[in-house]
Amino acid sequence: MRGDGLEDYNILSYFCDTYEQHLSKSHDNDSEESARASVRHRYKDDFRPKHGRVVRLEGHETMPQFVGRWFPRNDRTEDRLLYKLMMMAVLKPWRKLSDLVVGFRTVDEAWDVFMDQSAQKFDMFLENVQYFYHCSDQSASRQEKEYATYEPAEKDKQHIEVDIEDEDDNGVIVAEEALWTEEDILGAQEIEKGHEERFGVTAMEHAFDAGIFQRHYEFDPSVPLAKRCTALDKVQYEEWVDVLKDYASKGVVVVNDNLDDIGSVNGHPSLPGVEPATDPPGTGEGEPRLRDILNTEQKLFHDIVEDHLHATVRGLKPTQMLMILRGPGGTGKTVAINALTETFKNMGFEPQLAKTATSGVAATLISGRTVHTWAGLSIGGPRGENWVEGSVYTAQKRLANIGPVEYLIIDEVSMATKDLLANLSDIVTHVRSKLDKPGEGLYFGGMNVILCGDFHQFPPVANGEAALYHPKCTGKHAQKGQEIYSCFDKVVTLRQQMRVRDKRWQELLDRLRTGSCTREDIEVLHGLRLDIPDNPKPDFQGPEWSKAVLITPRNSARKRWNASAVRQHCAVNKTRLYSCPAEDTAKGSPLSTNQRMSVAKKTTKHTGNLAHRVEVAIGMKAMVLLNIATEADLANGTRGVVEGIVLDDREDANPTVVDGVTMLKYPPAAVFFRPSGKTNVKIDGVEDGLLPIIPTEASFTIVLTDGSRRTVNRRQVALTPGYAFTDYKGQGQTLEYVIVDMEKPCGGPDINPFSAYVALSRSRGRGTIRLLRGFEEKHFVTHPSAALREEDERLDFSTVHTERWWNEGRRYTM
Ligand SMILES: Nc1ncnc2c1ncn2[C@@H]1O[C@H](COP(=O)(O)OP(=O)(O)OP(=O)(O)O)[C@@H](O)[C@H]1O
Repeated sequence: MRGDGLEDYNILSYFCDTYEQHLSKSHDNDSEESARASVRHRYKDDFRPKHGRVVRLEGHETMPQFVGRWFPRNDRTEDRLLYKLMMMAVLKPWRKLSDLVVGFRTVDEAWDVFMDQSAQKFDMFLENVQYFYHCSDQSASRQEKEYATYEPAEKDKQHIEVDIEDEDDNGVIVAEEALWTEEDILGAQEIEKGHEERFGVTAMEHAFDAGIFQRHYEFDPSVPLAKRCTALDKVQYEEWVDVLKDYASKGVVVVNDNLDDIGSVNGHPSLPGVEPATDPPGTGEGEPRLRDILNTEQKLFHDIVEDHLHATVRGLKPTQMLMILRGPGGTGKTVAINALTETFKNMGFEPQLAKTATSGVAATLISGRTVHTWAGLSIGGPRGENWVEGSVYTAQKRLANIGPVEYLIIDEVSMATKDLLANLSDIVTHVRSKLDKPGEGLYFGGMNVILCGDFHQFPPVANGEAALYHPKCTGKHAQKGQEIYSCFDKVVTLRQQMRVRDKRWQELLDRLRTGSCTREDIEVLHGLRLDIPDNPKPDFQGPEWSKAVLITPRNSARKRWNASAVRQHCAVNKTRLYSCPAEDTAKGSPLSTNQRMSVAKKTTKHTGNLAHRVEVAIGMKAMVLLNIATEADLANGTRGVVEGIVLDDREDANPTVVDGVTMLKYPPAAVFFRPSGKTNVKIDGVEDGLLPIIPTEASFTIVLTDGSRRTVNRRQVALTPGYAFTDYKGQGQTLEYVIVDMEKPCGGPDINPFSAYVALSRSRGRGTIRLLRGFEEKHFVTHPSAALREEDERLDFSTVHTERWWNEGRRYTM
């Protein structure tokens, strides 16, 4: 179909160096105008007569993405023929596949001549095609590497033959539809950038070497299939979704999943291995209060806020409280917030307290919501001139969320930006002024605000300079945010470590915060590496370490780890593994193969955050990835266990099983999930403590090859196996047994001292943490930020000031 002018173009240059465009007559190359513009070529034989190919200008940076399996190796006799044919198919111009060898007796002869003429021109390409094999050979230095033993499956070979036969008389491939097999689509769904794939593959090699996983697991084929739902069940599931929405809008669903569970506002469990608070119990009547188990520093925070609340309740109109609660990871900030929540609840003032966080996971830990959801603020910042008022829907939502609130907590504030603070203040001020609340002229319209967190943990995503403490301000919102932040004059610092029980580990973490680790600290870390043969290895199949989770900077490692962990779980516990595809439709009909291929190439970010495929099994550890109910993201980031799976009623009675995995045709109708924390949700027909996860719906747009657009509606369960997390999702969590991956990624954002600190500070000590592989020592001996160093000094000073103020007997209630 390529026009005669592109006769010399091969597949690679055709797709990279030209693109399709609608051509008007004046676009012909012989017109005067076109002499100045890019060169255009009409298609051959009236193929899409109104369109043609435009040659990109020199120096463009369009890169090809090859869908499907890796090209064959060039260094194995058995692959050589296929390799030569494939390379010529990509690099040599042809119209019929037979052109590749026309005039030659053998493929070898054709290849030799081609290489004589073109080897230099394509040497980079040819080398890059083999780069994957170089890396995988080197990194694992083993013969049995998965890709090194890659044999084109019989299916692949047949597929190539079919393609050749699919040419019509003119040598044009008949129908693009026929080109994509199910396997191609699956391959496209899994495609990753080369460096991401290498990062994930090599991470797993270390896991296999360390005995964490086996390369292959055998599943018991006799495990019965989960039951299919009935049409009536489906109706009931829809009702459950409504019940959950109702809970969500009331602002309570899941209570946090801190392991010791003392953050729970619903109970007071024992505190194994934690030193009791030194202060005498508080004055709570009857039931012990969470406040009573707080340490002195946590109590100071709690009591200042409680005092302010008493003053408010008594109508004393105390001055606005703008406070910071800070402290290294594990000093009990989350627990202090939960104790405060209980106090508000006991006083009947829970609706006046809004608990928010900058991330979904952090919000779950305090049973709160993300600050963006609460304030009706889009992630990318305000849109349109009228953003403070917002649409009718947003205005109503803001009125309902912000209207009753007098105290606002924003947790994980290290990730908040100056812009966010300014915009939030404007929105809150606007809502309060509409309600005629006192506080005119004050930031946040006079609302009391508590910023909570640790600036040594993650700064704002992809923009560290946007952090509240950073002096650099881009734009007037940031300047205002900086001004607002400087008004936070009450500062409580938590220093007593509540998570880490190992003194030596704690010293290391303290030094890591300021990039002042010693040589001995670095040696301690090397001593924890799993890739050093002489280091002692824990028993990863034993009762303790089999619970370990991985923290890694990259999704490619997270996904592979989860896949192996789920397989291990299914093999050991003799349970069935289901691979659940998303259900995609356009205007109510299933997608065509081409449309499916377009969707397959999209990343989850562009498919409404719903994955192409989700693997689930009974007993599997899982994490909820989206809102269970759309109105609030209460459940985003909640960890738990899958306890039940009900298949869609349209599912086959005997679904296909590939490599032991049951390949479903639809997402399951319901997955029953038990959160690790407690849930106060009660749904008729659902066992107490379980939450039904019904496929979530999202829509997104795809652009088809002819340039037209389609809206795709997707249904999928918003779940992922919960055996590995990226480091951002790890922030705020206490993990009992943890394996940390700090290998330098070879593309995209690098590891930094913040991510190293967040990952290492999740564990309680050297006995319960291991490093998957090596790390760059510079992160341990470099201060994360000069601006943060200054901010620490300022906040230390404010802490002393606040303590003195309180100890001198100053009270809001006076
Ligand atoms: N007063 C306390 N008594 C006993 N255990 C506590 C106390 N405060 C906190 N803990 C325990 O210490 C661990 C860390 O607490 P928490 O998660 O609140 O710390 P954090 O400061 O929020 O940490 P991060 O900054 O990593 O989010 C948890 O396991 C928690 O249960």
